[in-house]
Amino acid sequence: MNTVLQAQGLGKKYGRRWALSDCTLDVPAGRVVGLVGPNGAGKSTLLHLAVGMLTPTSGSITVLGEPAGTSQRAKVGFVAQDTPTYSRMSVADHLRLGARLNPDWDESIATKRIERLGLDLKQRAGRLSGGQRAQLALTLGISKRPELLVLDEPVAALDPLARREFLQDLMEAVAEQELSVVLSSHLVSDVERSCDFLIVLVDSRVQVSGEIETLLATHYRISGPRRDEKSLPSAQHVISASHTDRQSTLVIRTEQPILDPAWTVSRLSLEDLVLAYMGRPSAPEQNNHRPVLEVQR
Ligand SMILES: Nc1ncnc2c1ncn2[C@@H]1O[C@H](COP(=O)(O)OP(=O)(O)OP(=O)(O)O)[C@@H](O)[C@H]1O
Repeated sequence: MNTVLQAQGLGKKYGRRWALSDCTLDVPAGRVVGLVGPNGAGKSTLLHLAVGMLTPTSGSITVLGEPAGTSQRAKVGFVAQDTPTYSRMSVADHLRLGARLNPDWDESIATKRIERLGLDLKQRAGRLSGGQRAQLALTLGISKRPELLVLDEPVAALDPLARREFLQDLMEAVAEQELSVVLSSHLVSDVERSCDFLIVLVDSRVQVSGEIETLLATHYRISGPRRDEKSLPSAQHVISASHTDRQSTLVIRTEQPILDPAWTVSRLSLEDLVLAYMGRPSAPEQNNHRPVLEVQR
């Protein structure tokens, strides 16, 4: 697998507190990757390490084959959680700054986007709405023609319509430019709409990572008479389980058909799948630096 981002035993400490610890993951190239996980999982910390805004306390992170934050910075675009713009600078000033700072800046992408969005070049960024600021930040990110675009919850503050437009614009940029994207979000519906690859991060650990289509085709909810999980065939990996006195309901991952007629089998939505993995313990005892599911295979 060609990777755009690779972390190995990566950690970041603030004072005595680890914001991210022993994180190991691979992000494949040419994908739109959705990074999801609960509050405090370490997503923002990971993304800031990836773009070189933070330096690791331990472990390593490489981006486009080089240590994060080195010479590849021009090839990485970043839209941070609070879609940072300079409030006193106009839209045109932002574009000029982008052109000055980025050797591969594409003026025609920038001006076409701003025109299409209907933004006034003379307007100060501080006077734009949250959605317009997010779109300006995305324009800056895209126009530098990055190989990797990193977006940290870029749509969190936007209304549903602005969110949809932002993600549509992102998809268009992905289709037009050869671009890998890593996007963190709490909104699984947005991830489902815009991403083709999913990584679920809990307590710094990758709980699952894979193509969304494949993940949806290999996960099931099964329910039936109460059963000990250990009695399941070895090809059926239990992701989550709940039991009543009489009934068991499990989320399992398997590539094999489920033949046992005692089970009622249904497919999972992406949200159910994410929730099943978010509810798992983060398995700190598996200190072998591989995602949990790769261990189980
Ligand atoms: N500057 C900081 N100083 C101290 N602790 C921090 C700092 N930034 C993050 N942390 C802590 O590190 C942990 C991971 O935070 P991070 O923001 O990376 O999580 P996240 O997965 O992005 O969360 P969210 O989904 O809420 O944005 C949290 O416990 C947070 O409190």
